[in-house]
Amino acid sequence: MSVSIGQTPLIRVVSHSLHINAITVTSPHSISKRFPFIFSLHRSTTATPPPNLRAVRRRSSSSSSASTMSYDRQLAAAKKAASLASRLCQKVQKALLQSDVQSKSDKSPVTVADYGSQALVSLVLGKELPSFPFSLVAEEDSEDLRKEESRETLHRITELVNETLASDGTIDISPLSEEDVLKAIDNGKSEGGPHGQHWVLDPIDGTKGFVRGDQYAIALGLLDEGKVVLGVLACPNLPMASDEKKGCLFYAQIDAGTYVQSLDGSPPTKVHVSTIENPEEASFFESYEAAHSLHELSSSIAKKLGVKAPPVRIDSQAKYGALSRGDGAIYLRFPHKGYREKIWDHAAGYMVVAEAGGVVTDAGGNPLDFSKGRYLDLDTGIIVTNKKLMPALLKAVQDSIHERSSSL
Ligand SMILES: Nc1ncnc2c1ncn2[C@@H]1O[C@H](COP(=O)(O)O)[C@@H](OP(=O)(O)O)[C@H]1O
Ligand SMILES: [Mg+2]
Ligand SMILES: [Mg+2]
Ligand SMILES: [Mg+2]
Repeated sequence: MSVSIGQTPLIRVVSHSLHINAITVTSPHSISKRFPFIFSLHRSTTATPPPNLRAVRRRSSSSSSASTMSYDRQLAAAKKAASLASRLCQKVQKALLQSDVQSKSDKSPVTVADYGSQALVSLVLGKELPSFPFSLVAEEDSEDLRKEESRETLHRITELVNETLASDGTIDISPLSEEDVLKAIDNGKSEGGPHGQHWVLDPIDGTKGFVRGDQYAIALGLLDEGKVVLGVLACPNLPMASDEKKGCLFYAQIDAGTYVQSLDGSPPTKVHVSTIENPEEASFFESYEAAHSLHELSSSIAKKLGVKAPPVRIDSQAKYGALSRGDGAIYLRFPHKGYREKIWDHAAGYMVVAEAGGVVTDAGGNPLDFSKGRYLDLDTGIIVTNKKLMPALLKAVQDSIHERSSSL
């Protein structure tokens, strides 16, 4: 079966589940209610974009007196970098060849687009912010790419990066060599930490979704003295709610709200998380990949809360973006035992949701601490919702975890 809007088939039924541009749910029930971001106007208000040079509060963990500081210049550079990277990724996803997929030592798929995106973001930030100290904590490194068997891949990545820069035309970098690209990728080796400013980059979050042709995100955050102060999420396959056009750019700066605009540059719209207070009306997001999050635990939490809708499974931090504009009310993430979450999988998404009025904590109700280096130190999992629903959600999470551990 397929359902179309215009020429674009949006839904196809795949083995008893609905598959909507990467979103799989378990039963064909009230599609328009469950996917407001595709089928109807979302709950956001149009607003003027934040003025340039607006002073925002900067919270410093090392000083009790808060100073005022704007991150407008970093935000503009981050938006430009993420938009360009998403152009590169879209090109690769369209023509994704099996040879573009490599296996890193941890066996996760990594594509030419992951490397190309990281190189581009690193180069664009450096070029746009020459007077700022540069430190980047990013997922990929060049070790595998420097091997003899990766010669062709490196050539392809260098070509893609050069083509993307040339297509933009505003960044004055003469054609880059393969070594320039390797160096740009390795600029992401910073350890982050509680002092100074550090960019935090996931060049493609949701690589598995990307390879499947589904959702993914380019996620870029900025830490200042251990706190996230801005976040940009480019989600090339997520439809803009109002007109079903695909390609969203979410961005947020501390104390300045969250905005979304289309990746091709529509005026920004201010967004807010869902105001639902009754869990029966809430829907929840979780990873598409069962290996990334315990689906049975989410389902027991949802049952306890009285959530009626089945889970919306979607790859990447597009979940945080969708939540920030009220597409769903809850995001549950419970990695299998022993998995350590990385800061680049959450920094940008956290900021986008927090500035849209949402709350992000670990399963113990503690705020996420991005100051500890490349990893997050967590109690069990990550939960996200609005302020009204959080107390009931936290109780359901803790009860379910307790029941699960006593039954193991
Ligand atoms: N076993 C595991 N448990 C939890 N998360 C995992 C995991 N293996 C990989 N991941 C992380 O899950 C991210 C994708 O999240 P999601 O499931 O929300 O799409 C991956 O990001 P990358 O795709 O950037 O590697 C990866 O960092
Ligand atoms: Mg990865
Ligand atoms: Mg990731
Ligand atoms: Mg990644």
